[in-house]
Amino acid sequence: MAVVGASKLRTSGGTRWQSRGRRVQCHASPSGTTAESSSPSPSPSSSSSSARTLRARREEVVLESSKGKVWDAIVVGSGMGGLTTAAKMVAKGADVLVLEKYVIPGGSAGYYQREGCTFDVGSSMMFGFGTEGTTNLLTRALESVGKKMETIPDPAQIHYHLPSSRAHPDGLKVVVHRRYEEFVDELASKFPHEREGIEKFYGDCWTVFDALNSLDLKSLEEPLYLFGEFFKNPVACLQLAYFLPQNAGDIARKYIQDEELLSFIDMECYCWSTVKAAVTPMINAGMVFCDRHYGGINYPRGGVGRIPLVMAEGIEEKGGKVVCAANVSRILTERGGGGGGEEGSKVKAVGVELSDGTRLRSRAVISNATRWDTFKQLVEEGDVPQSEVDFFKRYKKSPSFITAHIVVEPSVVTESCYCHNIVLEDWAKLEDGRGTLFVSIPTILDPSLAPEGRHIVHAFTPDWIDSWSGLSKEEYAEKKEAVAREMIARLEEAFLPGLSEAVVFKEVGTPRTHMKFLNRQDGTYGPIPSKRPLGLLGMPFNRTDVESLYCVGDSTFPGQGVNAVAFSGFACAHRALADLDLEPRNEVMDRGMQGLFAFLRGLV
Ligand SMILES: NC(=O)c1ccc[n+]([C@@H]2O[C@H](COP(=O)([O-])OP(=O)(O)OC[C@H]3O[C@@H](n4cnc5c(N)ncnc54)[C@H](O)[C@@H]3O)[C@@H](O)[C@H]2O)c1
Ligand SMILES: CC(C)=CCC/C(C)=C/C=C/C(C)=C/C=C/C(C)=C/C=C/C=C(C)/C=C/C=C(C)/C=C/C=C(\C)CCC=C(C)C
Repeated sequence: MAVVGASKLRTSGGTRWQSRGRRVQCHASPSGTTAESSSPSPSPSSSSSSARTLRARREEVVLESSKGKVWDAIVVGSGMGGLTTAAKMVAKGADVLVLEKYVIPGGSAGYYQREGCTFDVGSSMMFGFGTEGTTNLLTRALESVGKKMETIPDPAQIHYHLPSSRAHPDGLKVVVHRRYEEFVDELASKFPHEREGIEKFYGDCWTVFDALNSLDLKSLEEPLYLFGEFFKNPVACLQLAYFLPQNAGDIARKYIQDEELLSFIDMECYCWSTVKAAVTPMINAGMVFCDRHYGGINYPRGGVGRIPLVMAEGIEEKGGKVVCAANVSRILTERGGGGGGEEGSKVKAVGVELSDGTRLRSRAVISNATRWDTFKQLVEEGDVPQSEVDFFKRYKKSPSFITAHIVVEPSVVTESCYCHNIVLEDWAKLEDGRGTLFVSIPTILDPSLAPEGRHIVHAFTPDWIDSWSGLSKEEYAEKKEAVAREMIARLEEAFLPGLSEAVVFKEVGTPRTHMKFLNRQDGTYGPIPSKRPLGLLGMPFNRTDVESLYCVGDSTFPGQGVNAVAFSGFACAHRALADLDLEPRNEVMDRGMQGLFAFLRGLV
């Protein structure tokens, strides 16, 4: 894997990455092996030596292609969706090339360094890192390429600091403890008249989770697997089929009457789905509301950004290639891929073109870019299938985020602080731009992220790109400053008194920053339904109507979230491997299944 600011070292222990003049982090993994990886500063201003490393790496790939190499699969983008796909595919012997536009892998799960601190670009809240069951998808994806990471258990998922009401004059404060019973007791102590409703709603979430956690999670659009799972575990499959078209809000309203508690459930959903409970698929709610207690929230030692680094290392050790600073400008297609007759005019993806004009060929192309970037940028307009036009009607872009990475003196973070916090002062503003404030203090879990005597406070709040467009340089800088001041003031009021005095460094990112560095149109966090959806029924799986072109990541089933995109990676790898004849398949059943799914999506 090539990254700017890093050079490859051969050591007796294998290959490791060392950043130029920066510390190399070395972590003992629980397995007793030593996983070493660097934390290079992902600054696009590369030195000539790192630029040389990148050029050499790319030239190696280009040379192979010029000799007629056809990869089994080219993955466009190295977010957690793309990397998980690549990891599962190389583990089955496929020849996979991952091309990443940015200078390090990871996308939203990336990192950057300043002032001796390692900052998570996105959220620091990691699901899917447990040790048991089948839903610990990050653990399992790493395992498939022979990797294991040390993680730090978080005693709670979130500390909510919510609006005051007559019943809760000092504000509704709820801690989502790691132990389920402790959380239910805490919530029921705030709403004693609703204990039964609380237990029933979260009880249904457990039904979903237990069903998911009993399946071998793979592609739902591969019929041999799907029927196999139905045969092995009919009850779990029927339970999932029952909840698949449902939303969390409808289930909550069946059991709960108290409007303040229903607002709390809205916030429970909004803070990871960016929509209220009425529009949040019940399957995803079941996954999130139970994995936090079952596997727990676990922070990877060294930062979230180490996950993609370690996974990319594993992919390469299994024979794949991960090339950074490789911007795919076009997905190459040919007509007639269907093999004559009516099918003969079908469009087929055959490779990609990089922004310097280099063409690379593959049997499958897997796009980890958002659907907006894939079908409005990378695929020629005339090749865009009707099913994608329909997707753009069913789903719209969620807002992006304003983020402030703040380094503070330690006094401000007291013993009673939790890592993850949500702040809201007025229920009516829950979904507004700059309404809900998300706060992570990852140094509570892993002090090694900052120099001794410092904490990192990462505050972020949703906002739209429009409110950051058309500003002069000065206006943009002033607006960033003003918004950061406002966030700090809210945090001081909510749970970090004295914060403004304790700031030693801060860096503010806007939707424009996210658009630029994450390469996501308008910096969007992911797709959200345009109208009330039928649960997950409208969310497309990984195959597209362009033959041999797949999508993976949060524009595919089951949507946003790091273990959601990890699932989409498991599913995408399985479907693509079957199409490449590296997993079992049945052509006739495949066709029937595609028809059924197209019909079901037509209902939404
Ligand atoms: N803590 C968390 O829960 C957490 C943290 C990070 C991410 N996430 C989730 O991950 C989801 C996003 O993951 P994802 O895998 O779908 O996508 P992603 O946006 O994270 O990664 C996509 C990658 O593709 C690259 N890319 C885009 N266009 C490209 C092109 N033309 N050429 C080469 N590379 C290109 C981008 O640079 C990016 O690295 C989000 O919904 C978010 O919920 C969650
Ligand atoms: C096909 C038919 C008709 C029937 C089949 C039935 C069947 C077998 C169905 C199976 C369904 C399956 C397998 C579904 C799988 C679903 C999965 C794996 C869903 C996973 C969802 C995970 C989610 C949504 C995770 C989200 C996590 C997020 C977004 C975390 C980020 C959090 C933040 C950004 C908040 C940060 C907060 C603070 C406070 C700082």
